[in-house]
Amino acid sequence: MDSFVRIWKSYTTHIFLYFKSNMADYQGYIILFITWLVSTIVVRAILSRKQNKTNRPPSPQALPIIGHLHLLAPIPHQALHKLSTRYGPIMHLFLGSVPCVIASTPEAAKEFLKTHETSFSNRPQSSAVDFLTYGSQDFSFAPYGPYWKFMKKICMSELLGGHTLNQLLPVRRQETLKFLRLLLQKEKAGEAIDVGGELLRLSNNVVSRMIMSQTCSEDDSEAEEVRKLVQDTVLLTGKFNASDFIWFLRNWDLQGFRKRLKEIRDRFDTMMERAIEEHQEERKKIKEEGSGGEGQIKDLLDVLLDIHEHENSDIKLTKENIKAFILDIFMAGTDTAALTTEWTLAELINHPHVMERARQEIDAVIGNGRIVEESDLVNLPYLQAVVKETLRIHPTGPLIVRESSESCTIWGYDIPPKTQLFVNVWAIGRDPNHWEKPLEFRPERFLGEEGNGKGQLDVRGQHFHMIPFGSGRRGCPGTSLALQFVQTNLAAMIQCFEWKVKEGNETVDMEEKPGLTLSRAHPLICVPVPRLNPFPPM
Ligand code: HEM
Repeated sequence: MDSFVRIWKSYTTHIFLYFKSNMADYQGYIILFITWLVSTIVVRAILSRKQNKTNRPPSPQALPIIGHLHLLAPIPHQALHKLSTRYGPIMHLFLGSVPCVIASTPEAAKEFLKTHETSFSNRPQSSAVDFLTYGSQDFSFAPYGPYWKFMKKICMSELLGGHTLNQLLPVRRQETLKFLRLLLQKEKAGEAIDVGGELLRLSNNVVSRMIMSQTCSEDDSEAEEVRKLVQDTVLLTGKFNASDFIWFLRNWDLQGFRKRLKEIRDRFDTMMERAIEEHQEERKKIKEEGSGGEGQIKDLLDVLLDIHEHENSDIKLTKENIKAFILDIFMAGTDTAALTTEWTLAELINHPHVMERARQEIDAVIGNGRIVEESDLVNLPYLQAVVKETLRIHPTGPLIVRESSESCTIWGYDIPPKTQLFVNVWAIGRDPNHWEKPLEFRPERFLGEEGNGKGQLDVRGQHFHMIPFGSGRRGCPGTSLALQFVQTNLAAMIQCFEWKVKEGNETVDMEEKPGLTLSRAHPLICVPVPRLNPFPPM
């Protein structure tokens, strides 16, 4: 078999060389191309027949070249859910030439993410992410190993751990108040607001200030620039790129991705260079004054620059590592939290009795003399249940994506190394074997009032019935920040305003659109009507 593959490879190389030197001979080119394609398909079919002798999970019939790609339209997590009802909780697919395994129930997810966690602690690379992160120099896509562990430690001790989150509470509070003020202004001007757009602005400002102090949010044009960058990046990385899946297109860029990626990375690079320069100037000033910067809270960029400049650091951080890490946090942390808040408000508008109960709880605990704060959240169990119910039905990371680093056997099925894993979080939250009337929005199911054992269910990856933040060592490090952000801002929005949708519409539609994160197909446009003025005259 090996010598057969060697001969075919040399044949392929010769055809390409011939093609290169005879570009003008189109007819010859077409004949040669078809010969090459057919021979290649035959060789791959022979090889895959050999591979099929291993015990792979059930799989639908694949097409040549594209495998099962055509079955994922229009929205991959929905299409995979439908397929799993036919082929079972563990399925095998080929996306183009890439082998994949799909886990669609809590039991299957636990097998991959807990029992076989060590084999599935890597993430697959894509050409877009590789390019944007300066050749995969980031954290979210770094293979599990010493570099990832080092960055995870920094992430938890300097950005997303309890101590830093407490220190940065005033930043989040200021941004929430700024957001509420903006809602009031819009209402006074008689303007409707795009709820998702404004929430994205808010989450972006919070994350920018945590990472780089004021740098990105000081003036509106800079904040706008970061927001646009995050949006463009999420959009482009969520698009299907044929060269990631169709092996003979690997080095071709038929969809013109590279140009757009380069434009985004150049914009990001300019912004980061400017931020680094400003930070370095400030650090120099502090050194010269000899004040040591006492009393100042370091932002993440300062911490990363400390490590970059430290001669004896365990791991040497390059400037590219720093930039790529910051891009990761923007990408993972801003869109997801804003979208979750938007989906929750949409559900509340469609379920007025739930909105009323949440509001009564807030009024009873906080009264109408002040605005709800993060420290009130422990006393708002119904509000917490409302957010959990949203994360169950609308998980903003609908598919957890990992890759196997070694071969393993799960439920008797052979999973080879370099197999992509998709855990369908969206399907798990709607599994009728675990959730009574799964499509109904009923926060009460999390209050222990129904005797269903879901009262104590937490969302941090211990209970596989609901894993909106993933699970295990590669689970989401931003869970605490995300929950604080969503719950506090949602509570303030329903404490201070009634939410009216366009005249004539009592409800809002809940259609999804395709993408890396779970977005609404139609923006949520509302008029906020004040019910409590959060800024009474002094
Ligand atoms: C509601 C909001 C959020 C949701 C639903 C969410 C969900 C997720 C999910 C499903 C994963 C993959 C987990 C896995 O593979 O097991 C993840 C990873 C990650 N999230 Fe979040 N996330 C949210 C907010 C945040 C925030 C606010 C940040 C930071 C500011 C953040 C930073 C990250 C990072 C850095 C990773 C990659 C971790 C790694 O590869 O080790 N996320 N998130």
